[in-house]
Amino acid sequence: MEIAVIGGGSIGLLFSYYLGRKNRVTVYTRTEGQSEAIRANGIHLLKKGCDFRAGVNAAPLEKWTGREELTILAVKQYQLQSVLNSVAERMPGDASLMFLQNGMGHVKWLSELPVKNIYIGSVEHGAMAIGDHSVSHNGIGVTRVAVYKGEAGPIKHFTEMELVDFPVEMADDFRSVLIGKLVVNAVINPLTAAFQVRNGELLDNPFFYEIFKDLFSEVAMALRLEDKEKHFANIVSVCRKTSANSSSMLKDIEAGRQTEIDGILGYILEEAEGQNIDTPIIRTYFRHIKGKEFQRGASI
Ligand SMILES: NC(=O)C1=CN([C@@H]2O[C@H](COP(=O)(O)OP(=O)(O)OC[C@H]3O[C@@H](n4cnc5c(N)ncnc54)[C@H](OP(=O)(O)O)[C@@H]3O)[C@@H](O)[C@H]2O)C=CC1
Ligand SMILES: CC(C)(CO)C(=O)C(=O)O
Repeated sequence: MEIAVIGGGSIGLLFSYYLGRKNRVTVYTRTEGQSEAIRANGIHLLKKGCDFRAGVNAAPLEKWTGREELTILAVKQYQLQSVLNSVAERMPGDASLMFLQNGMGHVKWLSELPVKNIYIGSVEHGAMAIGDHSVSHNGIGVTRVAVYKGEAGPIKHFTEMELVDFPVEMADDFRSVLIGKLVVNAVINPLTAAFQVRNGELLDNPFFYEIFKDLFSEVAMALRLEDKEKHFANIVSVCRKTSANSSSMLKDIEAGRQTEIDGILGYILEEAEGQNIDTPIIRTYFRHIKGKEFQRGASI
């Protein structure tokens, strides 16, 4: 299968490495320099002390034409609009796009995209890009994919690939895929970024764990979660599996970049306000992260 991956960051390189083992993958990067490095070296995956390599193609985003059978968008949520704007004129009507972003903020834009197939994916791996063409696979998790619009055909292949350490599951309902992941990110990401700890420490430090539970209770109330125990067990399991990982929000804060807080706690705050539910813990951590972005001069 021919697959395009837009964005050569942590998740873009991780997906390109695994998919590149059984497919023809092209990574579309922001710079020609990164494309050259990927073409010359392939993608190196660092896992459990070993260094694995997969050969893939790469080109700057200006070269994307949408001719691949599937295009995976692996940029941050706040980078999506500008990527979509820059490829809008080249977007073939029969394109198949898969969105892997955390949070829910981008979902409202998808219905307006004039393409045949749109898929939503939620990623529970922990990954960190190291330089232009290497990525460290810090936590192995499941990728869940669901149809947002169109046919399931182009992503069926995904679930059938059976790549070691890269499990993919097909889900029926994209909303439950996104909500499941939103709940995970709403608890793990802001707390790890606020306390500046790796994911596992939220469970191992009994004081942080109390806050973890309190924040989850408010998130569950604001989103009116039906199966609270199942969601809670899932957050704990993701936290455990990615215990050595620094969450993407912590990495953003450390690098002085904008975070995805608006599409995560910002979205949940709006949901709560719409129902007149007071959520002081969510509000506090939302402001805490916005304050950190402000302090470090990230664009807000
Ligand atoms: N990292 C993780 O462990 C996890 C991440 N996620 C989610 O996956 C998504 C991607 O995150 P992640 O990979 O960590 O983010 P990164 O910041 O590591 O990667 C984003 C990549 O997109 C590239 N990019 C941005 N704008 C453009 C553009 N206009 N043209 C081409 N490339 C562009 C960036 O390039 P440049 O650096 O040159 O700007 C960067 O390489 C996020 O929504 C995140 O929440 C989900 C689960 C785990
Ligand atoms: C799964 C988890 C929590 C891994 O760190 C993540 O999605 C993130 O960091 O954004």
